[in-house]
Amino acid sequence: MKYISTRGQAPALSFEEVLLTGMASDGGLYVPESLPTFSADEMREMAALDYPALARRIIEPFVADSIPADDLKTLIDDTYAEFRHTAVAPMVQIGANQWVLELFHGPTLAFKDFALQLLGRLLDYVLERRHQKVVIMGATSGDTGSAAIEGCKRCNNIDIFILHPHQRVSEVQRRQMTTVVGDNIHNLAVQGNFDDCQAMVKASFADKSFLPADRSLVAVNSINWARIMAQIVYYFYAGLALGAPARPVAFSVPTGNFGDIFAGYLARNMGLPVERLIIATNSNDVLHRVMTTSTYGRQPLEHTLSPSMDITVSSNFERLLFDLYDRDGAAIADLMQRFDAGDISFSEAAMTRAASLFSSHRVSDEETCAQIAATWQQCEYLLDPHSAIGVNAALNAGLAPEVPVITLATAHPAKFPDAVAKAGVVESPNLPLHLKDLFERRERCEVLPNTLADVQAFMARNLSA
Ligand SMILES: Cc1ncc(COP(=O)(O)O)c(C=O)c1O
Ligand SMILES: N[C@@H](CCOP(=O)(O)O)C(=O)O
Repeated sequence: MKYISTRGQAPALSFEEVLLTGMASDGGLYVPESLPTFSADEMREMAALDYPALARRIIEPFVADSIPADDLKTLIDDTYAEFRHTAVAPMVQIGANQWVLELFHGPTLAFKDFALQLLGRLLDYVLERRHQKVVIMGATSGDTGSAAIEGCKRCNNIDIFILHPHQRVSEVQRRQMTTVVGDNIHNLAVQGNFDDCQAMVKASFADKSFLPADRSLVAVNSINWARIMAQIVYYFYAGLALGAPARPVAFSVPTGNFGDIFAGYLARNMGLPVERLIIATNSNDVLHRVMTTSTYGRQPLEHTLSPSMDITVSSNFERLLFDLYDRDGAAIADLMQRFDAGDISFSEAAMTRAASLFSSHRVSDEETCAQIAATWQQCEYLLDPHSAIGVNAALNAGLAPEVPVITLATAHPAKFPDAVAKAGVVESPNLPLHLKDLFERRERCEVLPNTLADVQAFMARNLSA
């Protein structure tokens, strides 16, 4: 399997090379040259597999040139054995044909664990084999950071630097990052917002001269293809459990960087019958605006009760655009260059194609709180604010009643106790046992000005020998 850039100019890479990079050298993102597909017969057989076995079946074709099947099995089995639910991604019914796919049973209580606990193991495996040390740089609005740190904390060949917006992640999220002990783990609280942090990561990939020549820079954000790959699995897992391939299903996905929902789009292209993918946004609604106005533009970032989705530049949307524009790298390079300068509009053909699968819904903070309260009252099921946005969008999608709608529950409510309290839900969410003493653990974090020079200088100063 070869991986190609969405902007058409960077060299094609193997899985191992793609894993060890971030953005392509032409500024684009890597995608598989072609996708493996599964027939209805194959999917019927896959429906009987447990989560790790299904993950092996789906991931193997993407990595076969770089990782022998036996080693992949060990890496995947070890990853999902760490989850706190034997189903790994259990589903709960919360209404007539309304389902919640719980993606928060990993060690850091968010869907990011599905990819990042595997990514850490994949990196460790490949770096040991290559006798290579790398620098990881990631931006987080709260969840990627702790999952990446957790996933990489055992890796000897890694220095990890995670940038989060100072005072703009929840206290639980911050402590999950800053209390992990390790000289190679660095938390940088940047005096800006998530977009600023993400822009610094992208700028660092474009010019790596701040690092010594022998240290590669690796991404843990969803610009890294391996993140998307691992997330495809749970779409199949949920869809097959609810009757696919015989019965099409729909997914509602709380969306920020468009990585999670893009994995659903790929699952559909690999054969899973997906009736609809619902883009659920908070008031940072750039993607909802794309779907309703055909225009993609920058807008000021708003701080909401769903801070992990406070994102206005949605990295992986470029991967979808690449397909919508018939994989024409030059057209994408031109669009993205114009996006850097201002609003861009998409062709009617591209938007018609997008609208045939995607719809969108924007959910305000008030509606988020009302949804948490309503779901609690109806079935005593406690949603976190991000998942509540997904459920609200699912209920407003206007789908035929016979289509099961699966909302991705992307985080555990205990990560966001303030939002839950605001919703007026009396029950206060408890942290799972392994995090019971989180508030007594010592924190380590560096507050830095919102400038690339300060961040890169800190990183250069703090690299291990
Ligand atoms: C809890 C939670 N829900 C939803 C999202 C949105 O996911 P994505 O960025 O892949 O669209 C994120 C992070 O971005 C998140 O942390
Ligand atoms: N919501 C994320 C933001 C980063 O997105 P990613 O999926 O590209 O890593 C977070 O919680 O950090």
